[in-house]
Amino acid sequence: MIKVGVVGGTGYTGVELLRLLARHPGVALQAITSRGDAGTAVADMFPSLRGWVDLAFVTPQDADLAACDVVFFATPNGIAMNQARELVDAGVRIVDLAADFRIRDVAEWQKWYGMEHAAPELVAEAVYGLPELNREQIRGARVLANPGCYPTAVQLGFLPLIEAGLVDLERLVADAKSGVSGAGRKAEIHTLLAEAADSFKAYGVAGHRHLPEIRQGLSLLSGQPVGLTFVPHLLPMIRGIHATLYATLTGEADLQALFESRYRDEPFVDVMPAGAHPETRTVRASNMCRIAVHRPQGGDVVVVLSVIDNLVKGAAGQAVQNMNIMFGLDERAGLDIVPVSP
Ligand SMILES: NC(=O)C1=CN([C@@H]2O[C@H](COP(=O)(O)OP(=O)(O)OC[C@H]3O[C@@H](n4cnc5c(N)ncnc54)[C@H](OP(=O)(O)O)[C@@H]3O)[C@@H](O)[C@H]2O)C=CC1
Ligand SMILES: CC(=O)N[C@@H](CCC(=O)OP(=O)(O)O)C(=O)O
Repeated sequence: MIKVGVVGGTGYTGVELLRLLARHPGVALQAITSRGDAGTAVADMFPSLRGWVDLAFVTPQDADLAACDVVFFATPNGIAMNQARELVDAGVRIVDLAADFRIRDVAEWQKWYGMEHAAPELVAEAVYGLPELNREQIRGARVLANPGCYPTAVQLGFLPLIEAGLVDLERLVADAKSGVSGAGRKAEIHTLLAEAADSFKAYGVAGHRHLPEIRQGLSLLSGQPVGLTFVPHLLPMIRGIHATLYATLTGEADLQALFESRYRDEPFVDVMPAGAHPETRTVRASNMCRIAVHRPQGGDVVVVLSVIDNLVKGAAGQAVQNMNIMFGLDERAGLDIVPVSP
């Protein structure tokens, strides 16, 4: 059994990790941290886990993380980077759900995240954990940078088009919408029911911190800088991301066949039939990304629709998928979930 620690077990991605890991056949939960709720039984805080998780939260200081095989950081940005060196030196592998190791250019990361990086040398060795792109490198990763939620939906949607060299790389557009759980469980005014419900708005148009992450991924893929407009929106729902992606075609291809062949062997990407409109509820609580590709009126603009559950394929599920690859387990282990509908 793989011994697992979770730092930040009281947050939305943390409890989602616990839900997935509790029924994973190859792991044993060893330590789950909370600074403010140490001593509380996990199942008392989250009754959905009664009968599944029988540990209590411990403080990060009291958790014997060095005795784990892998530690997930489901913490805010800037936490994992402070503990990563010590854990890696102790032979523990790290999966960071935050952004500490996602951006290769440390100066760029510091600009977007507004803090100094505590472990730049680990950024250089970290592997970006998008399995559909980096499966081989993920196998050997000691430090795994789990992708952001929007970057997962957007990159999976653009990937086949860019790999095939079929679109104008200077004018990509990603119009993306997220449910409010994307903002985490901490109390904030903009996620109050009375603020977020029955309304709809864009945010971060001038520049969101996922822009450099998506741009980095697509630029590495294409071998040249890409021009991307990324506009996130806050949807009055709890889970889910819907990304509508636009690109101008520069070549001819059977787009449906291209997407189907690119993702044929991917367990967590479903290319829907031509003309389909994927709904976020069809991936709710599952690790699946559903994609549909359109070419409206046969013109030169391709529209890709990509939906994920931000807490699963956009965070905890992808983290478990990465752990499975890192430890040579069945990539689907713990993730064979039928989505909830309606
Ligand atoms: N929500 C989402 O859809 C996604 C989130 N992410 C990223 O995953 C990470 C976690 O997100 P989310 O679960 O939403 O966040 P939450 O705010 O819901 O939870 C944060 C967790 O971190 C713990 N924590 C906070 N500060 C510290 C600290 N200094 N040391 C140790 N633990 C700390 C908190 O526990 P306590 O206070 O009890 O110690 C809490 O359990 C973030 O970096 C986020 O950006 C990535 C993709 C999607
Ligand atoms: C709806 C909402 O607020 N979403 C968050 C993004 C989700 C997230 O937690 O960011 P990471 O994926 O980088 O960790 C935001 O826009 O800041």
